[in-house]
Amino acid sequence: MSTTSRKVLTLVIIRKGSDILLGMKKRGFGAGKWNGFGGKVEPGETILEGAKRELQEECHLTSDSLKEVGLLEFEFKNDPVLLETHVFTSNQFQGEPKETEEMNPQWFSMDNIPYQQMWLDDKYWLPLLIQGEQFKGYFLFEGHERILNYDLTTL
Ligand SMILES: Cc1cc(-c2ccco2)c2oc(N)nc2c1
Repeated sequence: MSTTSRKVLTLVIIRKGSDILLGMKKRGFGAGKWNGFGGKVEPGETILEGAKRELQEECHLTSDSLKEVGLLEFEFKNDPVLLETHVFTSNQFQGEPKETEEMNPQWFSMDNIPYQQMWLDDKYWLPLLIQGEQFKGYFLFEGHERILNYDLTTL
């Protein structure tokens, strides 16, 4: 019987008209991939507070209108930790995206999203976010470059 523990993560996708803001992860988990901004939720902060904090820390943007639009559960084969990832989005923000030690931010047109340099799950749920849907998904990875199975529903 595998004892699965959960780690709560956040993921923030900022939009501006027909563009979305992604960051190139420069080190650590997911390095070399474009992704939204996010990371671990710290003890004593809400998930929303954690999302806001990571956005500020990783690209110096502030948003007071982050809306949770998705819940993604990620597992890796033979790894007992389930990553419970809360996905937020907003098109209201203050500041200019700035490169940090963690992330190099860049605006992408929605019809030119670099899926080949992103986590393999993104091509399934990011189009739903862009269409304004809410979604819940589960992805079982084997390593970082293979999805063994997944399910994804719109809510
Ligand atoms: C396994 C996994 C983890 C993450 C993640 C979220 C926050 C930090 O890492 C992902 O982000 C995306 N887009 N796919 C992901 C798959």
